[in-house]
Amino acid sequence: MQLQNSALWRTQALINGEWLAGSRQFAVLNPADGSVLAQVADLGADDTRRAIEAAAAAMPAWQQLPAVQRSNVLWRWYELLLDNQEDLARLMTAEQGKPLAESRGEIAYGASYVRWFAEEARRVYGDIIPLPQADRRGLVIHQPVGVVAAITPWNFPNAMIARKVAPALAAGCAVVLKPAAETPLSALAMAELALQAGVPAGIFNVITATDAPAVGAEMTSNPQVRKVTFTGSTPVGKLLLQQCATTVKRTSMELGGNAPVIIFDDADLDLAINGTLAAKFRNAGQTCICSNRLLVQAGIYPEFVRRLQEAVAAFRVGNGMDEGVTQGPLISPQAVAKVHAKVQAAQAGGAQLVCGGELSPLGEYFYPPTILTGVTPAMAVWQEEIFGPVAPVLKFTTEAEAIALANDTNAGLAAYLFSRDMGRCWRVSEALQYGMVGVNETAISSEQIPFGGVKESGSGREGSKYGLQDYLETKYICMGGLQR
Ligand SMILES: NC(=O)C1=CN([C@@H]2O[C@H](COP(=O)(O)OP(=O)(O)OC[C@H]3O[C@@H](n4cnc5c(N)ncnc54)[C@H](O)[C@@H]3O)[C@@H](O)[C@H]2O)C=CC1
Ligand SMILES: O=C(O)[C@H](O)CS(=O)(=O)O
Repeated sequence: MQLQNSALWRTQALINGEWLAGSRQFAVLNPADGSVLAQVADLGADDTRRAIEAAAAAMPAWQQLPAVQRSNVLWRWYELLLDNQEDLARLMTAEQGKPLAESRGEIAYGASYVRWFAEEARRVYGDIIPLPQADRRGLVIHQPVGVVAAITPWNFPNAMIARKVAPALAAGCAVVLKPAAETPLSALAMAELALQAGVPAGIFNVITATDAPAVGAEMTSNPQVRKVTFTGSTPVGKLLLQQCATTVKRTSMELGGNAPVIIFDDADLDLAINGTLAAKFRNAGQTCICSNRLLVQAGIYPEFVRRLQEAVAAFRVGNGMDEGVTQGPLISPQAVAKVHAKVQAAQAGGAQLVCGGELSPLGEYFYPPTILTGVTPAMAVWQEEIFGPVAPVLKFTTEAEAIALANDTNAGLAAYLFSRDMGRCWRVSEALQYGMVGVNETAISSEQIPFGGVKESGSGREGSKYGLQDYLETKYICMGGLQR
């Protein structure tokens, strides 16, 4: 693959500042055509253990640095990520499939977390507590939680890593990362730039592996790991939580979603259509905060469906590297099969196909943007996270009905509503059982907001002024003998 900066082409794992070929490799495929992009080191539990030991050995010197020195290294990493934005974007589109414009946007988005935590690194303040006894004072200080194990998904192969590794390093922690086997090249390129930025050997390690359960078992059971941060599906998150219990690790879980978009009769229809399109079809619908369920009030329903179909007809599906392509392939033929099965089951249950819904002539990795109407809450396409370019639409009548339908799920990550009635916006926002709510907007993510869910969408928050807390422990010191 042609890169301007050949140093970013890394196919070996990183342990203690050394690149490791491993005794075997696995193939990384290009989802645009199924071709082999690279052969990448395929490590296991023993390598993971060595990386954890290296992280534990390197961490004391890193955490004892003045915070401004950690901040300076993160600033340099931020600059290098942006300097190499085009190469990083091309690597991402090649291994994940999203259109180049989306990849460029994700690189900037991931870098924004590194910049944010370069700033936050210098603001880990404590407290002085005036105790009831005159001869002592209470102190509160915050210290790094310890060695962090991070496991990330393939759908945002740069940003999901940045929003874990940046706060961990800012707090003074060392990290062992296992990226998704589908998208290791983005992770390894990020690690190369971290080394160039001055991240010391052992502070940022990358375990590339196909045997995720074996690597995860080591991460969750090794007592030297004090924190596991995971972004991925809810079933895997639940397994990791169980595994972490044996050594009582701190955890952050960013899990699956099932986002409703509620469009009321009084909505600004242009805003609602544009917001729904963006939230539904970004990354071919493979995002945890995609609008998974469209709830449209009866009065606006016909016009909304017509306008949505019109907009979807203008999409261009193809290879993400080709300029003008608005939707790339899904991550695998298996993902396409899962999405298509949900569409077929919905139709068998009485849903109507407005557009799409057929296997693509472009090949087994592609699926057309699809709109279903007449969907019922009993259907899998409504109950489960679709993770594909399918928009199931359901007509509702009252506000109370919409809230009940929206909350009828175990997920609780993001929800959206469109209305010009301020009272309704407040009432519905507060009634929705989600960690994040977009009102008249679906582009809600940024490094400055607390990203995360409730219920079975996880725990912890990434980004914002709250994000560093996930990588810090709070220590109380009673300073006595002050009158001796
Ligand atoms: N809440 C959030 O911020 C996000 C949630 N997600 C969710 O992730 C899912 C899609 O991503 P996928 O990569 O398919 O999810 P996944 O859960 O299958 O994989 C995520 C990561 O976990 C690893 N993994 C899988 N099984 C494991 C095990 N037994 N032990 C340790 N690690 C294991 C994978 O190799 C990968 O690195 C969707 O459900 C999506 O909603 C994705 C991105 C963001
Ligand atoms: O994986 C995801 O869906 C991302 O967390 C969504 S976002 O942060 O890129 O909006």
